[in-house]
Amino acid sequence: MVGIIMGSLSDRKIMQQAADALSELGIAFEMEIVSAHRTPERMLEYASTARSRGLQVIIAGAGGAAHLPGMVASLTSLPVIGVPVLSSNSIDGWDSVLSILQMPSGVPVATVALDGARNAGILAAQIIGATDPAVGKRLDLFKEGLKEKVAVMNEELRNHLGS
Ligand SMILES: Nc1c(C(=O)O)ncn1[C@@H]1O[C@H](COP(=O)(O)O)[C@@H](O)[C@H]1O
Repeated sequence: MVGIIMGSLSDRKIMQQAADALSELGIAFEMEIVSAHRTPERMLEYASTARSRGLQVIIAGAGGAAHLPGMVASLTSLPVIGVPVLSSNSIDGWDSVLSILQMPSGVPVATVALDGARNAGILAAQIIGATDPAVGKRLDLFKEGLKEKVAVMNEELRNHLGS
């Protein structure tokens, strides 16, 4: 249902967080290494067959000169979420962010924060949940969980201030 791709195995630790979020929300995904620079033919094949293979959203993570998300977005009309990765060849992360963020008009990539793969997974679920009531319900429960966590934090803060 969701395709997670990344430019290198070195992105895996970050991109796993997107997979974990999708697993928590009960959404199927596939994970693969595809690089615009190193495997351009593979990228073309992946993006141009994504819809016919049943994918609904693509999450693409890359670092440095991060052209993968934008190039994939140019090849498919599926929504693409870009994850800028702070990689070993990245100067300070801004290169990855700006490579993904500053897309030309007509070819959007929904860019999350630097290393923000978890949010990419949640956003992919929200895109699917817009039309899938079962996923929407799981997301509502997830949001309730966030509120409960803040309530617990406030409880801890009060205990700390009181002691
Ligand atoms: N930005 C891209 C693309 C691409 O955009 O096609 N392919 C690989 N990379 C990135 O290069 C970084 C270093 O990769 P290596 O660790 O393999 O040298 C990774 O963060 C990868 O996403």
